[in-house]
Amino acid sequence: MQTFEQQKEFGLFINNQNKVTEQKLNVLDKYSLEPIAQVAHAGKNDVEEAVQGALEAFKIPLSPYERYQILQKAAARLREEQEAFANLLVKEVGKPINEARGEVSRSALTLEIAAEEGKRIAGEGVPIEAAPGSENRRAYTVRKPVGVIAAITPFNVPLNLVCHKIGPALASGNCVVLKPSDATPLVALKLAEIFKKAGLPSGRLQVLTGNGAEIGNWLLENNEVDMFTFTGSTSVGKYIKQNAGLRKVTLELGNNSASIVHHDTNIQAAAKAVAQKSFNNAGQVCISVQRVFVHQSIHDEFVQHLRAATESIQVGDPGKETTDVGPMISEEAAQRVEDWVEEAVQEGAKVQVGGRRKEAVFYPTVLTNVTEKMRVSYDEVFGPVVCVESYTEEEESIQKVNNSDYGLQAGIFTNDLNFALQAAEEIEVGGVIINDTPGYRVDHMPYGGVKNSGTGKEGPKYAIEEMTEEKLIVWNR
Ligand SMILES: NC(=O)C1=CN([C@@H]2O[C@H](COP(=O)(O)OP(=O)(O)OC[C@H]3O[C@@H](n4cnc5c(N)ncnc54)[C@H](O)[C@@H]3O)[C@@H](O)[C@H]2O)C=CC1
Ligand SMILES: O=C(O)[C@H](O)CS(=O)(=O)O
Repeated sequence: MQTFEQQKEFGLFINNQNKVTEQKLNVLDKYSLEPIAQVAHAGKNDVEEAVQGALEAFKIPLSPYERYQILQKAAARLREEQEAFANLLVKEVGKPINEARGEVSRSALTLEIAAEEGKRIAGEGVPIEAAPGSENRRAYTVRKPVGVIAAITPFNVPLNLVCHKIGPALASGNCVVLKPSDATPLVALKLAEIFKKAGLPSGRLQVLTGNGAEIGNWLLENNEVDMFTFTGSTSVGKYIKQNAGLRKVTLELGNNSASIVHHDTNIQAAAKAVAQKSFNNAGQVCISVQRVFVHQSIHDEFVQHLRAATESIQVGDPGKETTDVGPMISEEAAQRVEDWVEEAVQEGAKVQVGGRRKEAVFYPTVLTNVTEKMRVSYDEVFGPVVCVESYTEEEESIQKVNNSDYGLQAGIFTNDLNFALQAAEEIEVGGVIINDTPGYRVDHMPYGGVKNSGTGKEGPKYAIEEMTEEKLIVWNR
């Protein structure tokens, strides 16, 4: 029996079986750019078979405690196989090995949190008897799973962001048809095998690999799909929302995360934190620090510390323990970032460090003299680039942060409690991080944005609320 790592060809995961297809998709090692495996390319019939299998599975009861046990077993197996999963992330994403181990560890925690939250799903008592004429009635609500959930996920955190959808969906009694990114399908298929070994009944989790737009449309056309949960670009998210009809949709979309650095903070510590969260995962994180607004009195000192922190970053082979930043997801993605940086320089921006590319590697880049009219500032770079601008007044810094079509998370470094709480109140985002960067996230917190950053919240407790319907029951005694 071949191990997963020895396999070179993978089928669709439908009804706990592997189904090969004639058409196949190459999966590349993102550093060597060599093919490492082939996955199936789902057709319309495969999508229909997967949805039908999920629908049939949904009709077979699976108790909350059984769901809890399966999720806990899956989390435990994930921890046992941490190194194998981490090595797969190194190859599929180009994620440095230490960062990859961190993603596997967080993924197991996400499943464990979902398992626990699955035991706490409840409605509430409704004091309907308080209404005149309803003295003899009693009422309460219950939360019911929506049914078949289509989950579509991005390439950058392809294990934990899948767990953030599968975990709460299964915990709340739903069935999931997962479409992972066509750039990083293997880790999702490996996770599906973990769930099968953990005893997840056939059809509760289906994994379809192949072309996102094709599979997405076939899922949107299928009326047996009850909900869409999407993490990815704003453009695709808008398309899904526009075509989902009256079905539930949660969208975790793009961002151009901002950080305010005030004159009363520890400048070197802030610069180190900004460097870490501007360049981890090669900046391919939607809460990656992209815009930094520094008080004009400390601008030059901050830039000096940020340069030093950036220059100490080890760039190269993601398989090496010493590497901090590896390649981007593709040479095309790195080329795009290079073009945007060159455009900014032509418009007056100054490269303090970085600004160069080697194949799919784009070197961590700090830009100054940036304005909000430059694409590297107003659009989502989704790459290892951070833009520094200065401000004079506190209100001005808040206005600069809010001058964005996005609104996922923002950060502010200051010891001034009034300014911190004013910023927390006035910045238009889903989450404000005081004395750290917007890149802060732990897996049980509510996570989701406003404006073009999406709708709905993730974090197992909050995702479960999105993935269930509250039903009122009134009893006329
Ligand atoms: N808010 C959040 O939590 C996160 C947001 N993102 C966002 O994701 C983007 C980067 O990830 P990508 O994978 O490049 O995003 P993407 O939007 O290109 O693809 C995301 C997923 O959608 C699929 N897809 C593509 N076209 C589709 C269509 N027409 N219908 C249905 N599905 C389709 C893809 O195959 C993939 O599985 C960035 O914009 C980033 O901000 C990434 C991670 C987390
Ligand atoms: O937003 C993302 O890209 C990820 O959700 C950030 S994290 O979950 O990897 O912290």
